[in-house]
Amino acid sequence: MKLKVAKFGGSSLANADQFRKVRSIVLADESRRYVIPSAPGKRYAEDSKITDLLYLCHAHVQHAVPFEEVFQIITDRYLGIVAELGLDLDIGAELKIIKEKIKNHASLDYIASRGEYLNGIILANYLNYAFVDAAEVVFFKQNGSFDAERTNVVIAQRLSKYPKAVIPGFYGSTPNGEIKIFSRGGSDITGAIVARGVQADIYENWTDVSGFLMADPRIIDNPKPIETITYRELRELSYMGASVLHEETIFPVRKAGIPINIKNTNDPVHPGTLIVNEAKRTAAITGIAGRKDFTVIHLEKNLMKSDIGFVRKLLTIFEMNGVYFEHIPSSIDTLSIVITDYQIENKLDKIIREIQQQCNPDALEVYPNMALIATVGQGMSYTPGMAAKLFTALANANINIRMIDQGSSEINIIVGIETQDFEKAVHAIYNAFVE
Ligand SMILES: Nc1ncnc2c1ncn2[C@@H]1O[C@H](COP(=O)(O)OP(=O)(O)O)[C@@H](O)[C@H]1O
Ligand SMILES: N[C@@H](CC(=O)OP(=O)(O)O)C(=O)O
Repeated sequence: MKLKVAKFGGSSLANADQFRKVRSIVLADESRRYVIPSAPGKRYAEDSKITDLLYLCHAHVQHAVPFEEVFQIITDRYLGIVAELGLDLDIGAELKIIKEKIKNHASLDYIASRGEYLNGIILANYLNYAFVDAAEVVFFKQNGSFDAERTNVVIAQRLSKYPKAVIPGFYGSTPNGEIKIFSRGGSDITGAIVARGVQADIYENWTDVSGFLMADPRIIDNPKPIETITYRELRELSYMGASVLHEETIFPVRKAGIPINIKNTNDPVHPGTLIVNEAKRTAAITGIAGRKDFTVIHLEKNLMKSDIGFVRKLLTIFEMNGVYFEHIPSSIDTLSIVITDYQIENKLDKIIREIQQQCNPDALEVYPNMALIATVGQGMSYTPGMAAKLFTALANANINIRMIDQGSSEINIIVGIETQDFEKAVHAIYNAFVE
């Protein structure tokens, strides 16, 4: 029999009705033996995610502001779900313990992780599966990095004792027993880690869209779904802002050769998107994704290539200021460094001064408020005319391109444009390549 690991996102577990859909999906297939829930997400656009409310509780306590009102919203949502599902489960007792810990200044990671913890207990009870606390099977090292090998061994051992189990997403523990979370959206990573640990045949990632779409549905109306995509293409798209899957999700499953299937909890018969190691190359693009809030520092220096050590000096400045960069497109005498805005807040002036002093460029310009858009497809590099089509589409839409980066992976072309042109640019590219 096949073995499937199924992760359900916050949108799939936002209320009792969504829990009912999840139950019928899980019970419809005997092989869905390990289930990873997120915390309840938004029920409607203006609603709050439980995880956001938990962060808010922590912030209130930090600022010595009463947090009880926010915690009551959380309590009511969980009690409501349990009551509506008719479960014989005292989730109130768990909530009381958590409230006490928040009052006593529990860590942010502990507080944020409780959304998944509580949802895991409820879902396990509802499915009649065992509950395995992620703190006992997902491990971080003392320096905060994820301990992949220890986790893999323990998951294989522990879960072999349970034919069917629910393991909450998003968190694990450190060697001294403290709770630690992944970055936001990290339940996807837990699902991938469990899939690798139990050597699943497939990792199903259940969400509220019918798979990966060719563009963000909040920008393009009804974008076409992607049937098959390679891990590499997906990594480029999710890194660039296609937020369906956390960008780190693919590492554990790719290593183990386990395909990921993105599926829609609200339309379970739709095949969704299959993410695999290799796919047929076509001349079509696979998808478009982008992110806002970048700053580009553009440098010019004649005979840059013969100034041995120029790039090293430049990158050392960023390293010494604790800033990492996203891209460094370059040509013979020019080089741009792309950085996320939040990283250089309050550091930009100092960095610029140091570059002027230590690298002595002929020209230096800073472009704030930049957005990057990646057009991704395995055929990007070998199909003639792809770049021309992209640039023509942007030119026709009157969009100024500030930066171009084809990257060494050659499966995408990234353009830097002004943030205010972002949505217009996504439309222009989508219309040129897809419509
Ligand atoms: N290219 C894309 N394809 C599909 N969804 C996308 C894309 N880019 C952004 N999204 C957004 O990602 C959302 C799903 O991710 P997420 O909110 O993390 O779901 P979940 O609650 O299931 O974890 C979709 O509702 C959609 O708005
Ligand atoms: N609940 C966490 C982790 C997560 O993965 O959630 P979701 O599956 O709803 O994106 C968050 O909001 O970040």
